[in-house]
Amino acid sequence: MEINNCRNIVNLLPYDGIVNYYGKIMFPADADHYLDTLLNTIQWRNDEAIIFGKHIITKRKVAWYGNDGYSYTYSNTTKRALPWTKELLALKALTEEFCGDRFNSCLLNLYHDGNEGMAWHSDDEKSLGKDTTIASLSFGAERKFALKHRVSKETTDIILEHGSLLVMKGATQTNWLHSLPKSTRIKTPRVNLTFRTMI
Ligand SMILES: O=C(O)CCC(=O)C(=O)O
Ligand SMILES: [Fe+2]
Repeated sequence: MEINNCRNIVNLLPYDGIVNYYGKIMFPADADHYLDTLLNTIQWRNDEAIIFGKHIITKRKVAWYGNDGYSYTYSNTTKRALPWTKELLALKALTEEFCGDRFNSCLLNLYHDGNEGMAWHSDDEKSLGKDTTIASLSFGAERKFALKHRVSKETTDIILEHGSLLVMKGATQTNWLHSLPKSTRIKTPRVNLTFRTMI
């Protein structure tokens, strides 16, 4: 199903980490099918967090899937992983084939339109371990993905296309923050899958 897996992948980061953008890794018709299926079959929930003691409910929706028994804690809330769906297993296999790493869980985000985004953060929770690899698949609206170095504040960004793969690895989570900026021009949904390895 993949279009091409022998291309030159370049590191988007100038130093202190590795972020590889593979571009579109599937045919547009397959990407359309996955967008539709994910929108309709994933158990989307509004995200909850406790930040400075305040209970926050985000507009963005999330879902957490994974191997049996995994739970995920962040911002003081714990989520139990739902069992893999057929489509998520197929996408996990495709992603693993491209990047050569194996994953045991997936955090999904649904941004209904450009009014929803994700603030600067790094995925450096203890449960992911040091120098973890995170593989990010994007479907739907093209959105900008930005990276900012913690110390030098240098930034870089890239547009994540429909059916594309981006992989963050090495020291990226230690040294760089990433975000999905809001953009009021965007009127259609985007679904993002981040495959992760919990240790
Ligand atoms: O939506 C994206 O591309 C980024 C998602 C993200 O950074 C995360 O789920 O930790
Ligand atoms: Fe992230």
